[in-house]
Amino acid sequence: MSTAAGQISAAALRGWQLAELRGGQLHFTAADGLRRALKDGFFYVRQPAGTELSAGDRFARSFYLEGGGAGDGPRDPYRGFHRWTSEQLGRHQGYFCRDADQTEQFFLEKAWWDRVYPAALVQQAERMRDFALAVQRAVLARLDLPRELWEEATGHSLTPHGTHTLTFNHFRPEVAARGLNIHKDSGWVTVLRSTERGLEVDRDGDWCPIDPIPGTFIVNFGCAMEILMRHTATPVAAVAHRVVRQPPSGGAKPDRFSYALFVDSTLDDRVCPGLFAYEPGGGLRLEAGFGTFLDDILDNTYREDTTGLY
Ligand SMILES: O=C(O)CCC(=O)C(=O)O
Ligand SMILES: [Fe+2]
Repeated sequence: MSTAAGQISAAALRGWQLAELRGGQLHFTAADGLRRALKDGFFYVRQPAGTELSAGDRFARSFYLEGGGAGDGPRDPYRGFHRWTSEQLGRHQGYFCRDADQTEQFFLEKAWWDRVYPAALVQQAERMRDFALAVQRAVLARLDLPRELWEEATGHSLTPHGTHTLTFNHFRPEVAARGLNIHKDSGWVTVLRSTERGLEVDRDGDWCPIDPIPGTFIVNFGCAMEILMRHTATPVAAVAHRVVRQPPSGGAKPDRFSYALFVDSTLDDRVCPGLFAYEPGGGLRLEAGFGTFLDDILDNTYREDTTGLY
């Protein structure tokens, strides 16, 4: 566990990697931390100084509850978000209640944040987005990818054209189902906030629990990063992960929640045609159309009998 001084013990890390972002660079606690994180497909990162998570945590605990509108008594601006649908907001946006998983979710891309999220949450979302992009740049700087290719290679994800989504998960313990199906995140990096156990990652066929460490986020690498770097001297694994079923506690403890800032490529095919693989010496080769790729991963994640892998 971490101490008041912010020390995180080797025991808490259990062999996984921990980094801090300082001056735009990632400093890992282990000498070969980056190399190992690229292989693991994720790492813990210290939250930047002054990180304020109360708006996000409050939203995660209440977005699905009644009480956010007329007729429900006093309006709570953090409730009632089950009324936002993808018909109003567009594909993969808004509230989703899954059948085959315990999760109910709220997905929202940055273009909507101002109009939908409470102001304090917009501010937190923007900070998490800026942090995620800074982490992504710091990782790219250490990969076998020429800097002049970054923008095109990463589907303009580092620019305002990128798709930047803040997604919330509420795990309903009364639903007899897996927590969240096996999947890889689709894009570049994910910055994940969770406070409860339940996340597991696939390590050579074994499922390993990844417990939250106070004061840190978990950074996952996604499919886009894995595909881009697979032929280079610095391959990056997209980590396959899942959340195990959360048992009912009879009200003894709050339901598990998590939320994450996902960095994906632009969805505008006039700006970027899709996902590339980088061939050192040869340049970028188009591997897949981005829109269909994202659709497939998401569809397969939330179906009963498939996994969100590719
Ligand atoms: O709840 C968690 O710990 C993980 C959530 C996750 O993997 C996701 O939202 O993509
Ligand atoms: Fe995920």
